[in-house]
Amino acid sequence: MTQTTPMRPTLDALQALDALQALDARDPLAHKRAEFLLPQGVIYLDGNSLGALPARVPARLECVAREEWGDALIRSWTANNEGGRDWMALPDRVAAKVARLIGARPHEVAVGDSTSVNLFKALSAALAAAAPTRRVILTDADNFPTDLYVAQGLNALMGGRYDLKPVPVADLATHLGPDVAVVMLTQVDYRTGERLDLAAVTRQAHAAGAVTLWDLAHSAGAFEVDLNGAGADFAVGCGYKYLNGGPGAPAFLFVAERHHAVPVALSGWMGHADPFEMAREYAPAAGARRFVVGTPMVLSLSALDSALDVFGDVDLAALRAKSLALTDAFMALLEGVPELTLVTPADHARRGSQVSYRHPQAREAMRRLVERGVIGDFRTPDILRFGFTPLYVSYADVYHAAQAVQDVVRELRG
Ligand SMILES: Cc1ncc(COP(=O)(O)O)c(C=O)c1O
Ligand SMILES: Nc1ccccc1C(=O)C[C@H](N)C(=O)O
Repeated sequence: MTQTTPMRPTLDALQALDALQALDARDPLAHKRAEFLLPQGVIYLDGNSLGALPARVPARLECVAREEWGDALIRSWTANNEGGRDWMALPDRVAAKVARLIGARPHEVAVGDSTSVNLFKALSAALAAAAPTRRVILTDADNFPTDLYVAQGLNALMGGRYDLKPVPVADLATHLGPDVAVVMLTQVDYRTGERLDLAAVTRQAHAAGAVTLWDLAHSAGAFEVDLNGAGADFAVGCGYKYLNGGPGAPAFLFVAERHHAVPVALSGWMGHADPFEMAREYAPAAGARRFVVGTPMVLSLSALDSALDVFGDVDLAALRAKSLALTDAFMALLEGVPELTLVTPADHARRGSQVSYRHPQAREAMRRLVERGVIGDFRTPDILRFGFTPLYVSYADVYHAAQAVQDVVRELRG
């Protein structure tokens, strides 16, 4: 690539760096960065796609592989045998840790499978919970593709019984008629970073008689979510983004207690009340455990279990405050760059934990940024996306990342 000399920082920029370093000095979450293994020379603004590696995880994986699997072998499934690690209950233990972050009770959360598979489970349950006369699944036309594809596939399996209606999210209210069975939305848009008011939209949907299904992929671990406070019905989310559970980490499913009696579409033996009874008929386990389908993925569940311990002493209000301060600072530093069009709302209430810009050469700009060690994402058609994980991104990182963006934009201008 062509190396260009970075512009010398102006006095304003130096003052900005001073101010940001002062924020680092009194950041109540600053100590959390040492709990992650990040490579030297990298500013990682992609925790909304793959969270960084928590320092405690490799040792846990080593222990699970060598001791729990290697030495204890099949005895690890149970709690009672000598050396038993109770792998059977591992999904429940992880569910309890996720529950705290999303405003759920432990028995309302099931952990396992991918987000996409959980969308299938949750949507089939939500449709079963909705009034049978209602035939519309209302969703955001710009929803993440897998959400749309799963709904298309499930509807086809159900003989096309439903009308899958993707609408611009801004027009949602006008489509909330008496025919809507389920409102299926992602709280934070993966492209723009726009955050929906989960409580207000849930209220609107309920007022119209619909059931809600929230995708919390870009919410869980990024800021506090209060599903029960909002009266939400169903939700899913990723384990590998802000929860830092590692590539392909198990996802989670939330089912409000009042819906626990809905039929389980993927009724596997690990969601049975007593799997080792080996009964011929399915009888659901208590609570959301019935949505665990097959054998728990012990290696990846163990990584997620350990990663979630990073949140043990984290005040979620402080997490949100830092996320907003980081994204505010980044936006301020890039204000007025002519080629960059901000697509993330400036309004705090409407912002997730990422900042996105349109740029006419976004793909090439991101390639150059990654080459310089500033890792973000390109998203079609022309989006530069930067995720800010308050647990390991510093204010000084924001400064250096914004400088790199300015340099790259300038290079492409020339
Ligand atoms: C909103 C949203 N839902 C779901 C997913 C992913 O689903 P899965 O984990 O099944 O690949 C992503 C990201 O990949 C996402 O951004
Ligand atoms: N699971 C992945 C596997 C490979 C590459 C990216 C992902 C993502 O998670 C993308 C993310 N959902 C996004 O909002 O763009």
